[in-house]
Amino acid sequence: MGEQVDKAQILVASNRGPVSFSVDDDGSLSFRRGGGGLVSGLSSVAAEIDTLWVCAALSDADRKAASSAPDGRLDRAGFDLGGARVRMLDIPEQTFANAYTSVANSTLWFVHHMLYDTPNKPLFDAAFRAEWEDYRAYNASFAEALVTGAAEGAKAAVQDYHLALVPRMMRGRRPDLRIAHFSHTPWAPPEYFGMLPADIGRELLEGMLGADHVGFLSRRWADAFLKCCETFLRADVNWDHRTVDHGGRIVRTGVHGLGADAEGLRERAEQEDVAERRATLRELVGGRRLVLRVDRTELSKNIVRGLAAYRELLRTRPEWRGRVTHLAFAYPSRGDVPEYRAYTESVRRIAEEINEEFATPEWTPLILEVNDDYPRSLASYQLADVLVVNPIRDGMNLVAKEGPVLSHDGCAVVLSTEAGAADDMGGAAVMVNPYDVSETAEALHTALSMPDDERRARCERLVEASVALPPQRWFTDQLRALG
Ligand SMILES: O=P(O)(O)OC[C@H]1O[C@H](O[C@H]2O[C@H](CO)[C@@H](O)[C@H](O)[C@H]2O)[C@H](O)[C@@H](O)[C@@H]1O
Ligand SMILES: O=c1ccn([C@@H]2O[C@H](COP(=O)(O)OP(=O)(O)O)[C@@H](O)[C@H]2O)c(=O)[nH]1
Repeated sequence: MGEQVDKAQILVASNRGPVSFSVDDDGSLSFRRGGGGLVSGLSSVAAEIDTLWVCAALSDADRKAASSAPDGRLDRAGFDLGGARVRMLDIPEQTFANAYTSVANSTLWFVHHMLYDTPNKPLFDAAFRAEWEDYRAYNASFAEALVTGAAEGAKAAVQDYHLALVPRMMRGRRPDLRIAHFSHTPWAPPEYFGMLPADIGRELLEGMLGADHVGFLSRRWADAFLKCCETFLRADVNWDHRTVDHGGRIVRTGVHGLGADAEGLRERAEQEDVAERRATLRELVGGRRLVLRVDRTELSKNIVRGLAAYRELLRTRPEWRGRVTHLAFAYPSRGDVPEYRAYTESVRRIAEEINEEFATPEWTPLILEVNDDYPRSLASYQLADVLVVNPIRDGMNLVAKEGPVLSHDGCAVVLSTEAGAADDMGGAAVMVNPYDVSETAEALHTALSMPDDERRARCERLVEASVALPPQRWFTDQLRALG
């Protein structure tokens, strides 16, 4: 094959790729889908569009898989990704740890989700500056892979806060490319973004402005980005056209509210492994009302306050005791960040407290599972009466959209005003302030007490909102925005 044939017209770049590998007892490699909403959204796109998906090798097994693939490109047929070729970058371990764990997840994620416990953190010192150098190097590895993998005039869709510097790095080397950057997180308002050292804040913004089009999941997050450009770059923002004039270029911004992949989800949910889990869950719940939550064990998902609300419901509305089961499926996430390990412990602690306070020989009020079981999550969506999604801040939250799509008999959704999903689902969900545990407890009561007709009718509206912009269209809209 000639060089040009191997080059891609459409490229995607994200830290986490569509699959992750593990080494089996016999030394062979097996794979599973990557977790989280970014992968859920992009996998179905990659299955249909001929793309080169550049991602990082996240484990030794990933590195092994990548090194055994010709040119580091994994066979597209191997893992159900129709159109995509996957290039996993083998980034040196320490560089990756500093870029992903320290800068991206312990700093940028905390800024955008406003998670800092400010008397102690953040703290920007010489050690942070060294980590920042590695964040630059990690971004440079992605930029290199993209510019070398892109055909003349190709379109590249760079994803998320991990890769904020990539667009500018690419533009310097390949002005022929059309580049989009898309944020799956909220964007911090200037008052919070301003915590970052001024030069680093500017480098991030200017890095993203290397793109032709900068996309967000909600108008709220796009507004905050534009305000940061005005505040920290003194850039000229045209609020009518929502463009930024900086460094002699005009960059467009856009809002693309990613929806659920209804068809893909329904197809996946018909498989045998989901049916088996559904039967097990039915038995576990034993005819009681089912309150469900499905999250990464993630600080911003606000799991502890959500469980505290369930405890308050059982305390203040004793009529629900024995009549409801709460399933909380929390799949492990970012275990290298100490705050995440501590948070997972506090989730376990409150779960134990709730069961100690209310359990009877016949009834376990709360079943918490901290592990990754995607088919079990799909089965639980089918059965839930009430789905709780109460993040402190969330770019979108696809769980809120997937639940109603798969629900068998209509589920009510208790939804935080601070999730991007609230933009289009707010009218049909029971809305809560994520910090207000009492309000959330009352919302649980409202959702549990909802007459069947109303619950089903609301669920239909939730489904409509959830599928309004399916992943394929979400992605092609962005490509179209590139011209
Ligand atoms: O890759 P991880 O560090 O394990 O984290 C998983 C993903 O978390 C974030 O997901 C976001 O994307 C979703 C889809 O747009 C959105 O619904 C959700 O609100 C976001 O939190 C992160 O932005 C991704 O980069 C991670 O892969
Ligand atoms: O064990 C599980 C349970 C759920 N999910 C999926 O992870 C995604 C979570 O996306 P969301 O946007 O809600 O939040 P994120 O974790 O990306 O912040 C959803 O598509 C879930 O179906 C998963 O990968 N593994």
